[in-house]
Amino acid sequence: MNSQSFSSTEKYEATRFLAYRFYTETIEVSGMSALAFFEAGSVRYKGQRMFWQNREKTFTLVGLGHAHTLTTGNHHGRFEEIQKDWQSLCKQIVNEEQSVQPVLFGGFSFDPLNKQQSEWIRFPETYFAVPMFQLIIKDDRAFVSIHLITKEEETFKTFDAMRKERDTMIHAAQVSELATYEKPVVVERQEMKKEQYMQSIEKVKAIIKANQAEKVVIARALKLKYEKTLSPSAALYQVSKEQPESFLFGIEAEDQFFFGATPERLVKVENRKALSTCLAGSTPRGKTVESDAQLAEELMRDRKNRSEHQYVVSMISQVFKKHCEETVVPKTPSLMKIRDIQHLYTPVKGELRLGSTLFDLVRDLHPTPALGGEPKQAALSLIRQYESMNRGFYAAPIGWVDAEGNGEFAVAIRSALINEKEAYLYAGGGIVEDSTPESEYLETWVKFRPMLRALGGQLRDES
Ligand SMILES: C=C(O[C@@H]1C=C(C(=O)O)C=C[C@H]1O)C(=O)O
Ligand SMILES: [Mg+2]
Repeated sequence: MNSQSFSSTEKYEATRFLAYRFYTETIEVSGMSALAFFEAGSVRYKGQRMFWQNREKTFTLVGLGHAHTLTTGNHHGRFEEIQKDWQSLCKQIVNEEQSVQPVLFGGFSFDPLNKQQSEWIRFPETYFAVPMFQLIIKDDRAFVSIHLITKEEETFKTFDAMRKERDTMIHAAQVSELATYEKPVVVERQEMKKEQYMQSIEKVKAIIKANQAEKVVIARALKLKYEKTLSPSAALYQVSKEQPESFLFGIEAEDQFFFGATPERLVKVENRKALSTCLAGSTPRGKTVESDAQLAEELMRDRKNRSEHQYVVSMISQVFKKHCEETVVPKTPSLMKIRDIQHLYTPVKGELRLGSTLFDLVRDLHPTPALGGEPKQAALSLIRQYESMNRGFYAAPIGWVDAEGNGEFAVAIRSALINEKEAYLYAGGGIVEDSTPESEYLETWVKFRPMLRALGGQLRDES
């Protein structure tokens, strides 16, 4: 492309990282616990760590330190901006012949137009970082990479110091006994604005009945208080033990830590194959095999849950048809059964069209009607108006992308924000014409369970 074909902002984007050099170096290491590596970074890199494990447990990523952070100035075009910045940064990679590639990890807030003051004080509306030290465990092989992104010419000394530090952290992760953690003791539990939440469901239902929207997802928060500051490693340890069938993620922003165990994939791209998950419609697990099957059967036949689900399938299918060839969508949903809950589930697949990217899919999919509603813009403004909180990164896209544009984003539900001696837990549900506040309220309790269990705040009658 010659320079005349750039608009002025594009010209800026294209040259933005020209002065930088992006050095990478990867070594293969013998097996180690990802959590132990995360913990090994707690002294020097607290506040700049990240953790990711896919649902299938075939890909684990830990990042310690920030080699470079990317944020966006303005929410218009924030997805494009991150994509362009990442592409131009990758053009500066000096030594490309590496066994694993550097990744960019992070996420986008749910709704940058929600201006309510909130607990999300450390999280900007877009927050991505290239880790300084990156552990990737893939197909049972572990690789540690060093990333240095700098304008300095003299990098030899820095790199040497980083190698020493890498070896120290690898050593610590390999030889230290695997830590076990006690569950933290909750001293207070507070349901945030419960009455407003119940009322907002009635209001939204009335709006749906008046045909001004079809589906709107309404959420609420729980706040837990502790005597001691909560530990991110302990929180990740609990979810990794207790939520085997979910994406596990954690991201530090200074002294705040957002983490979760979500079953919901927003989108994955691997070698131009794209995959998304329609997940909406819920019922608890039964206490016996029979009651579990009974609940599943009822869920499959339930008109209200099927309609909640169908909005998601239609929207995701449309977005896929725009960006993919050969989109495949099963005609009827199946079930996704996880520890506490069962959902209606429809996987959507396609082949990315030439010119379309992972970030195009993230931008057009987020939020799907599983977390936003239908129509999208109307639902977003109703959420802004009636939901009495700011979701921050709850229900937002969190994930990673590599230098070739492969990557995966999950929908950050079943999640909590740790803020020193407090934790905020979030859960919501899809409101359609025949929803009731009481049953939605109960559904949120089921969705809180994974985080309640991890953070030691379960209810009396729950395991
Ligand atoms: C909103 C949440 O979950 C979403 C809402 C669902 C529903 O209403 O049935 C099901 C799965 C998720 O897409 C949440 O977990 O907080
Ligand atoms: Mg629901």
